[in-house]
Amino acid sequence: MTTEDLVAHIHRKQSFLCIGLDTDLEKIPQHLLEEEDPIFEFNKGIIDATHHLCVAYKPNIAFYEAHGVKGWKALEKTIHYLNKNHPEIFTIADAKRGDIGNTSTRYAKAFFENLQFDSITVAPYMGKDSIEPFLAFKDKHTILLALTSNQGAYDFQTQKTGEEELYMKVLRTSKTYKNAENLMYVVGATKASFLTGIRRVVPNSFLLVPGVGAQGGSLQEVCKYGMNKDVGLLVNSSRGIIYASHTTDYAIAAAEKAGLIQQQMQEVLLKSK
Ligand SMILES: O=C(O)c1cc(=O)[nH]c(=O)n1[C@@H]1O[C@H](COP(=O)(O)O)[C@@H](O)[C@H]1O
Repeated sequence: MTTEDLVAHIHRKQSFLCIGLDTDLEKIPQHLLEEEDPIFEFNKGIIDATHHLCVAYKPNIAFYEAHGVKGWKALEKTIHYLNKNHPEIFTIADAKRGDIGNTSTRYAKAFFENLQFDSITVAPYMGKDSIEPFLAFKDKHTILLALTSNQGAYDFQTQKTGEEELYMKVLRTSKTYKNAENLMYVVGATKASFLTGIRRVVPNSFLLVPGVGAQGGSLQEVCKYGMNKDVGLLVNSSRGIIYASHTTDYAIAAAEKAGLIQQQMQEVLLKSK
């Protein structure tokens, strides 16, 4: 998917919501456990009820890999279901990959070619030759971890390396990579006050912003400091939406939660006109 298609979709739906499919067998409604593929059935229910309110879905791969072959099959069915029924929706494989170039190419093929995701999250720690293999894929997007939402972000990411913090160095250096136009960045919603500085370095890039909802980040602050002329934000909530109810009405409850966030996003978009 091109960035232009994503921006047009955001304006059409008046939403820049990404719903995280962090599907946990210990949290999904009991009645689904009787199905042959409970993870897929849960995801299908969420997608059917919420697709008109969001522009992206982000399955976190850990929740699928944890179940071995069964989990991987559920992931495959989920991405096929999305691509077949909602091809306009941006899909993110939250895999946090990155390795020596030869290996990164295989990761890229696994998620971009085999599974046909539009994007993947990648850890920047191994540098240029671990990231450029992902960037080589046309109309696919590599979402680099810049400043993450968790407490451990302060261990390394905000430490100074020379003149600037490590996360700033990640942003600035990655802009020089081949096919850098295919980069997006992760910035946690819990770090919204850093967004002004981040926007100085990457004014035009899309930011994936997880951490509203269960982690307590503020949508209003993220929009205030992080929005750019193309909106430039994909704000993710996982548990806050998909586990709004633990019974048979889980999909309706998820749609209600997603609807509330979409309304807030619409208000922000109208005000920014
Ligand atoms: O890359 C991510 O998506 C990510 C980066 C980050 O800094 N913080 C973060 O929470 N995430 C992911 O975003 C999702 C957040 O889930 P909730 O806290 O339930 O909304 C999880 O899948 C996390 O792995």
